[in-house]
Amino acid sequence: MDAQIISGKEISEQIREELREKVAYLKDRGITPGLGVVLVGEDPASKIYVNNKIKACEDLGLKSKAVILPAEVTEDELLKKVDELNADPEIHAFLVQLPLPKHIDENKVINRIDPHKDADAFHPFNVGRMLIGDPIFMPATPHGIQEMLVRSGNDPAGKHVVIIGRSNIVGKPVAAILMQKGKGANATVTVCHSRTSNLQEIVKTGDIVVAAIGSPRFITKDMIKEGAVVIDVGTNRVEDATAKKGYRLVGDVDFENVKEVASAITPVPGGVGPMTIVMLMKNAISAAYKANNLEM
Ligand SMILES: NC(=O)C1=CN([C@@H]2O[C@H](COP(=O)(O)OP(=O)(O)OC[C@H]3O[C@@H](n4cnc5c(N)ncnc54)[C@H](OP(=O)(O)O)[C@@H]3O)[C@@H](O)[C@H]2O)C=CC1
Ligand SMILES: Nc1nc(=O)c2c([nH]1)NC[C@@H]1CN(c3ccc(C(=O)N[C@@H](CCC(=O)O)C(=O)O)cc3)C=[N+]21
Ligand SMILES: [Mg+2]
Repeated sequence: MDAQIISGKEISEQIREELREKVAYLKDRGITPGLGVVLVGEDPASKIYVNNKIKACEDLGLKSKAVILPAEVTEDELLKKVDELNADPEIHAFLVQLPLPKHIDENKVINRIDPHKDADAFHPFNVGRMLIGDPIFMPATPHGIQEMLVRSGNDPAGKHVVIIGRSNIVGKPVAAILMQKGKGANATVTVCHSRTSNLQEIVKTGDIVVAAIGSPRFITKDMIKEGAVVIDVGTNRVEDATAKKGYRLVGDVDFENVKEVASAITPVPGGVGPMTIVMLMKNAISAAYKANNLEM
């Protein structure tokens, strides 16, 4: 039997409707939440994500400010932009799109963001708050994954979650969030990476498998336990002459075959991506509440 398709598109729209009420409450008080997005360089995929974020802001009635800088921008110039956004009263939260060009130290930039305006929750202060289970902001992609699991009826409590990938923006925070003592968590977590021995065997023990590798169709049917829930974070562009744009977006999971053994699976596109965007909106709105001493 084919798996339940967990639609990030539908779940994110449901969350968007909940957020509309939160925005209306602020607007009644004369407050418009503002999100800033800094993009360095011309990476076409990054541009699409940034545009998606700006469209979501427009849809929800948030003010958005895109700061587009050339790839040659110096680290100092970028840090100055961060300082400006930190000081801008109309911008309640912002993010700097990663990756940055090689001549810029990403950690230095992230460290410069005011932790109370840190829409991504990438600042070490927020990483620490998240890890101890007392977050100000939650990182958007991992939080979106948690919401998808819970809202699709696949609560991770007591389940063995196998994560493939240990990046600071996906793998590690997914592990930290799902192992937490608390609602929507309480999972037993294993994290695999490029140095993992017996990766196939470990993945096969997962009740929930989260793929965050960046390698098209890396997770195949033979690696998945019958009835497992599969979350595909990967967004890989692969050439496809038959597609309008000349490429197609594919996940880290071999969707067509894995759906035959999984009990539930997320598609790409329309899975984790839209969840990331809506959780980012949630952080911007929540920052506007906090900046005005309001309870969200
Ligand atoms: N939908 C969304 O909202 C988002 C999607 N993404 C997508 O998710 C994917 C992962 O992103 P990100 O975490 O930033 O990527 P990174 O490249 O930072 O991390 C990839 C991880 O996968 C591991 N890995 C790579 N190759 C293998 C392998 N052959 N076997 C086992 N592990 C391997 C790496 O191991 P090691 O640490 O040893 O190098 C690393 O930990 C990408 O496709 C990205 O585009 C990312 C963010 C948001
Ligand atoms: N500081 C920072 N914060 C991020 O959150 C961040 C980042 N840097 N760098 C890159 C990754 C990637 N990411 C995605 C966001 C939306 C979609 C998304 O909307 N995807 C759509 C399709 C988009 C398309 O058509 O290409 C979908 O999956 O349905 C995907 C990926 C955020 N990231
Ligand atoms: Mg760099």
